[in-house]
Amino acid sequence: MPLMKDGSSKCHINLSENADDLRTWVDLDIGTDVKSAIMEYAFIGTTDTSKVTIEMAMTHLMKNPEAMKKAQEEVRSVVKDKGFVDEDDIPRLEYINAVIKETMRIQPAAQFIPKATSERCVIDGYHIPAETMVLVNVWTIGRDPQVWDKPDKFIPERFVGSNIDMGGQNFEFIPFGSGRRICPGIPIALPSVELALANLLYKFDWKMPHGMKIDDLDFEATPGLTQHKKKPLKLVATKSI
Ligand code: HEM
Repeated sequence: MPLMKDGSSKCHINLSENADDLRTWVDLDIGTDVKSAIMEYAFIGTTDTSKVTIEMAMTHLMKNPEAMKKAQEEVRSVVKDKGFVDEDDIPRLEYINAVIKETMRIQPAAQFIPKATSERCVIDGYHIPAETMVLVNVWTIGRDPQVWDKPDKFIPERFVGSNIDMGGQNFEFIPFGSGRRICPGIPIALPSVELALANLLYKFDWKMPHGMKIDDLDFEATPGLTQHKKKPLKLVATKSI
């Protein structure tokens, strides 16, 4: 993302790769436009990703009524008539946790994670010089048929009772990245997404707006840092409790 300072110098911002450099830039005299762009970038990186994940999870659940039913039954039986889902309930929402993992496998909020090589290396016969930007394709990794059974199908059950987590050690599943620059927001992001989704499923039943069919829902995404739905999800909520 090239940003111009006074219409002349260029500043390449790469949130994933260079958070230290970003902090340095904030202290530099780089112009208000650039600073506000940095802050916007940081804000988007932390909120947009969570919003996209919730929207994609709801879309998958609408297209998979059995999974929707299981998730709603789980949260309603755990929370009963308390009126809201809170953080203490999360450890008991195993299926909803699996729904979120499956959503992040099949529709990671960040499709590409930029990295830079620290030294020259050879991968599958390709010579990559040092200090080259490489993009890790998280989307393709999550759909690798050599790793995942029926990779294009939304099957939250594959994560129920599974040890695979998003801590960056299971390289087949890295929606939060991996290594030194792994997302430090995981302890905030995951409970926030789980709480939001669980409350939506606990408090409401969902149907398509008048004149729309489930088949009208798709997963087409806009290009960019975060994979937004091209057509925002519109649903009708009915209060369930
Ligand atoms: C569902 C929500 C989120 C997703 C999917 C997500 C994903 C990611 C990914 C893929 C990276 C790049 C990791 C790498 O380079 O290996 C990243 C970096 C980062 N994330 Fe998140 N993130 C989310 C939420 C958050 C939240 C809530 C915060 C802060 C409260 C946050 C803070 C950051 C920061 C500061 C970095 C840069 C780390 C660095 O370069 O050292 N993220 N995130």
